Amino acid sequence: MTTHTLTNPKDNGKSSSGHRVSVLVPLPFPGPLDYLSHEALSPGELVAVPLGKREVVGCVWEATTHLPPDFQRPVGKTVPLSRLRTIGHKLEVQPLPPSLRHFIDWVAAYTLTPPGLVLAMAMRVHLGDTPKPALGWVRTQKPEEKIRITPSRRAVLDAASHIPMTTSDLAEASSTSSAVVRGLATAGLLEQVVISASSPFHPPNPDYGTPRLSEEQEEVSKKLTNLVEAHHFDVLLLEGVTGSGKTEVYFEAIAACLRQQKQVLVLLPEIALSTQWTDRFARRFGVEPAIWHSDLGAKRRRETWHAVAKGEAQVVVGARSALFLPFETLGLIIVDEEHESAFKQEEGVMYHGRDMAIVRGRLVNAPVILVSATPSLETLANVESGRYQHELLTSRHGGATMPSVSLVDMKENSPERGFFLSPKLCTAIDETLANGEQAMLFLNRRGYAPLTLCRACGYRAQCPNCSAWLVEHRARGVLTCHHCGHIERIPKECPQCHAENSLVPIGPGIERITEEAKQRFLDAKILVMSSDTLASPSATAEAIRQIADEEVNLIIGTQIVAKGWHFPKLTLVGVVDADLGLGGGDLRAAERTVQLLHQVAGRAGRAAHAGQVYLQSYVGEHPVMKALIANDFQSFMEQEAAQRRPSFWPPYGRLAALIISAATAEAADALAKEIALYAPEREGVQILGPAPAPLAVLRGRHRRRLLLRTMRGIAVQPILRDWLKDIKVKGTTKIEIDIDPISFL
Ligand SMILES: Nc1ncnc2c1ncn2[C@@H]1O[C@H](COP(=O)(O)OP(=O)(O)OP(=O)(O)O)[C@@H](O)[C@H]1O
Ligand SMILES: [Zn+2]
Repeated sequence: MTTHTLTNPKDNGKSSSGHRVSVLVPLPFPGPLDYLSHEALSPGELVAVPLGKREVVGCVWEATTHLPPDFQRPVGKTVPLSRLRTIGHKLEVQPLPPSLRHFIDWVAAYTLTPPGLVLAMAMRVHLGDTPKPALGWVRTQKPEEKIRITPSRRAVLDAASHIPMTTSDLAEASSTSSAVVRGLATAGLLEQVVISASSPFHPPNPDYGTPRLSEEQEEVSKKLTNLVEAHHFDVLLLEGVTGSGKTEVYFEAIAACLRQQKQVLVLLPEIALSTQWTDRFARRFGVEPAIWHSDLGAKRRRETWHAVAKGEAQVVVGARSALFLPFETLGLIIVDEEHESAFKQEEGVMYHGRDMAIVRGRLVNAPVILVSATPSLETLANVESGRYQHELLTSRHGGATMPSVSLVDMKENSPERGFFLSPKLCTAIDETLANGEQAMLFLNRRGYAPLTLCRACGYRAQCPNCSAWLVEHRARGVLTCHHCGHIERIPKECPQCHAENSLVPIGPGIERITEEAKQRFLDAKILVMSSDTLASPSATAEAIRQIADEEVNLIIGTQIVAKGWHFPKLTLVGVVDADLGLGGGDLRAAERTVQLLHQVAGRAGRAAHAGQVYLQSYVGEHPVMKALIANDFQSFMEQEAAQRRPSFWPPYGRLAALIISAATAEAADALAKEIALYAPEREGVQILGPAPAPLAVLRGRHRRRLLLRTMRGIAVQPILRDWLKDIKVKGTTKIEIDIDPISFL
């Protein structure tokens, strides 16, 4: 028996016994539920409501008339008032602001997710009621003349001042009792006021550490400030070569926004690695910003959430989930490294943080600044069509030059058998270290080796749950699956033919490169940076310190080392396998490889000494290598555009992926076939697949993929809704929809 139902937006029933109120609960219902309320409630207020045998916290919701027609949710049946359950109680917290509620509806409609699951992201904090504010006594203006003043009353009056004190503090300070204090209150000489708790978030000072900008920086920073001062939605791409001072320049936009008394949100792709960023912020604004990411402790989360809602946290730097914070007066959003695929959430609500930042900006009518040295083709296409403004920083700060990038042709310059560093790269490292400078080796692969092979029978160690090889992590003595986390000891003999000592590692991971570097560079002080060695923000901070203090001179790392670090002594970057990201036939493989390698290369030579970059590659003629060597990103992106445009690949068309998964291959195939049978047929719409996913088995589930591609003018959401509405999904079979997919695994 259900006593709640989906809301019908047309029905605002009222009766003498109460109002009909719709409440969105953080659960996967298709829309808000109806309840009965005896008090007037406004949209945004948080309420505890009964649901089955439990009580959950939900948010009073309105009909979603602000969504485009394509996005409107289906309307449920209306249940008579008499059968509705009654709302529990209202929480004494700030209501969710309208712009956040609209955003939640928008994200839900765009990603085809139940809105309650999106609301859940906005409430991922233990809300409960805010603690009752403490009350304290202050002296009133009333004269003492007509009142009898005993010695103990005298003592209390002497102890009281204009700073509020609690009853017990005041009684203690005057060596009297709380009865005396209350007596004075009755007599009108003391009054009770709220003691305001001091916020842990101190206001950043826009004039604290103002930099001296170069002429070019100054010009661009003016454009950014103007944008902020215009107080309306607009998007601007801030493109600038690595080390040109993009951060420095967008700090000026933050300062402008602070001067307007408005809040700022800065999104970084990987917030756990942001220590250098927050340090710089503190040097510029005198205080640390508020930080938001999934690893925050519960208490800090709650404090931050409330401080954002009250406008006390003025600058928040966070991961994509910070988009769902209840900003009171958001005046600017900045997305740093906008091209990063880490902005895409691949589980649960699958949304792209950069794209949704733009929606958020539009809904609060605030400008959005996208920042990158290698902007995505999506963003460049928006610049070209005139939708986004574009500002450029063309040179490195302080006269530093761009690093010179050269190719190491691995066919001609091959390392010895079983080794991976070419003689040419090794010589360069020797020279760099001899000059007292730092070098970095980059390989985007954790562990020792990506594949373990039996020399005797050809057996390959595979994950029992996934269609993937097990990766050897020699330091831990295990083979592990990077997709599902499966882990096993490295076997002593081949599990298939039982030959002993026949298992060999194939290919390198950074552990193996580290082993080679230790043998090859005997005096080097090596630091390894990967998610395995830098498990916590403090470990990362310590690694950064070691580099800054020159306690190490050879850094070996995965993509962590590519991030926006600034290491003045680092002059050489060696990319161990520049071809690594090119396989796999992913739509954006080439674009992503250019972006990643350009960013890694950009770590070299950022200060006094010029930088050098070596790309070890077997495909020197590849457009990716040519673009990197010529430092010509623009022609490369033009070629990419020319390839994607004619067949409507994004950003010139739209894409949605359907991922079907089931416990057996047969069940997955059956559902995939059924879905394909109902595939829409119309002009400008194309269906690719079904086909086994590249990761055909993941965590024991068999996966099939379909791809829906449409011309730009055709929205995929209504097509998908219509297509899938009559498909029955049985048992543990599942269909996931990924709008604007980034991963094709
Ligand atoms: N006007 C300036 N005054 C003083 N220092 C500056 C100025 N502009 C840039 N810098 C310094 O130059 C270095 C590079 O600047 P910044 O990190 O802002 O560049 P970026 O374009 O964001 O780089 P990347 O894209 O590689 O992350 C930093 O140490 C920064 O403090
Ligand atoms: Zn696995």
